[in-house]
Amino acid sequence: MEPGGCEAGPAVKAVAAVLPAGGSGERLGGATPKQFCTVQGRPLVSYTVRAMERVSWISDIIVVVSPENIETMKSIIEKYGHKKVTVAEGGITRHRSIFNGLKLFSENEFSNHLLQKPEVVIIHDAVRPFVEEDILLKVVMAAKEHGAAGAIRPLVSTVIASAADGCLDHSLERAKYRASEMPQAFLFDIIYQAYQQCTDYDLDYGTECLHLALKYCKTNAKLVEGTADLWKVTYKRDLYAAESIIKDSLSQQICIITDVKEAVVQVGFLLHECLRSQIKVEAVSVSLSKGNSHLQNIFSGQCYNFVCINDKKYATEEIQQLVNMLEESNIPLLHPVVLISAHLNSLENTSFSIDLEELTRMKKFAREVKRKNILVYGLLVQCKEKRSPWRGQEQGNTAPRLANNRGIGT
Ligand SMILES: Nc1ccn([C@@H]2O[C@H](COP(=O)(O)OP(=O)(O)OP(=O)(O)O)[C@@H](O)[C@H]2O)c(=O)n1
Ligand SMILES: O=P(O)(O)OC[C@@H](O)[C@@H](O)[C@@H](O)CO
Repeated sequence: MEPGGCEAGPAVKAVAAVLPAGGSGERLGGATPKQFCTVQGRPLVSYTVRAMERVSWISDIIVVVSPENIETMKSIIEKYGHKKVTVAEGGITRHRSIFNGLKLFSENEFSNHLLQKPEVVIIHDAVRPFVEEDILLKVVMAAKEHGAAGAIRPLVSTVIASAADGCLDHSLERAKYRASEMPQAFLFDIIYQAYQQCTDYDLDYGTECLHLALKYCKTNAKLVEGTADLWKVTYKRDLYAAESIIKDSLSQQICIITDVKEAVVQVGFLLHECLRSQIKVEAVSVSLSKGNSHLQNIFSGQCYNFVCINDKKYATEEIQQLVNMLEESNIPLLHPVVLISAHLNSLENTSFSIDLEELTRMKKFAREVKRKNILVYGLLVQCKEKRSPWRGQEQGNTAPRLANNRGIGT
């Protein structure tokens, strides 16, 4: 799908992203460059790549890393199953790295169009992992119209200039200025020409791509208000902040595993209400997991909470299968994995006593697996509807209410 290919805004033929990741992370300290520091067991750069590859209309992602980290980056791509990613060799400065990334799209005696040249190219620091499709679409559409665009944020501190003697010379009126953040986007030809023309001084000391577009292509970038989480991981504290945001996000991901298809929407509603009261999850994002992709969710650190929904009599089979898969996979469980078996009962097909036996069995099973950092809960959803509770809203049915849910945990 092309961005803006829907009703809003102009469509853009092809969009690619260049993620500069070739720095040494001096300000963060430590031997490992910050883009390769792990957060919840996963390299920071992998979160940014994932944020980009989730956007369907970004066709190619170029990650630019220093020569000594090329193999590391390739193994990260393989381990986390990243798609659409090409690794480029970085330069001694950020601008030189970005320029090297752009060269992969330009025809020359070596590459002769290795990759399709995009109409618009996004440039986004690999150490800014919290980037959403919304801001990416905004800067791409603005770049299509203006030639260049970049995310901005209000200044937190006032900007001052010091005199030669180290004393205050003057300060800027903070309200008139903004911090330049990422993502930025450019018509490819504009930013590529700017890099081709810029001086070594620009390449070695510049920090602003928007400035190059203005200076060499007379292009005034459109400035787009960005969200607070576009910040760049620069210091150690930023890594700790990233870790807590990622943990928080993981705790809110719920993967529903069910073959009771038409149930998902309604059960998602039910569980959202139920879970909010039971485990205080503010925003629940529900995704449907098919086949063995549950493991991939855990392995790629995308989800650690699973709800197995079924309306069969014996609920534990599915949970036991998932636990067995986890045990056989030897995946290091960095978080507790929460498995909720939601057992749906309409009044006709079974008496409450059978379910209690089932839940007692579940409880015993739950105690056994808790030692492996796997928390198993049983949820009994007694549906009051006489008819199949799974007919959609369009037939005038409201989602079946939780008549009597028993969250029986470990
Ligand atoms: N030669 C360089 C320098 C920086 N970057 C990338 O540009 C982004 C933003 O730069 P910065 O935060 O300055 O990263 P570092 O240069 O690594 O940090 P420091 O200045 O603390 O060394 C980072 O993703 C970094 O990896 C790059 O691709 N090539
Ligand atoms: O200056 P640094 O090398 O720390 O990081 C690059 C930042 O300057 C840059 O990402 C934004 O200011 C937007 O241009």
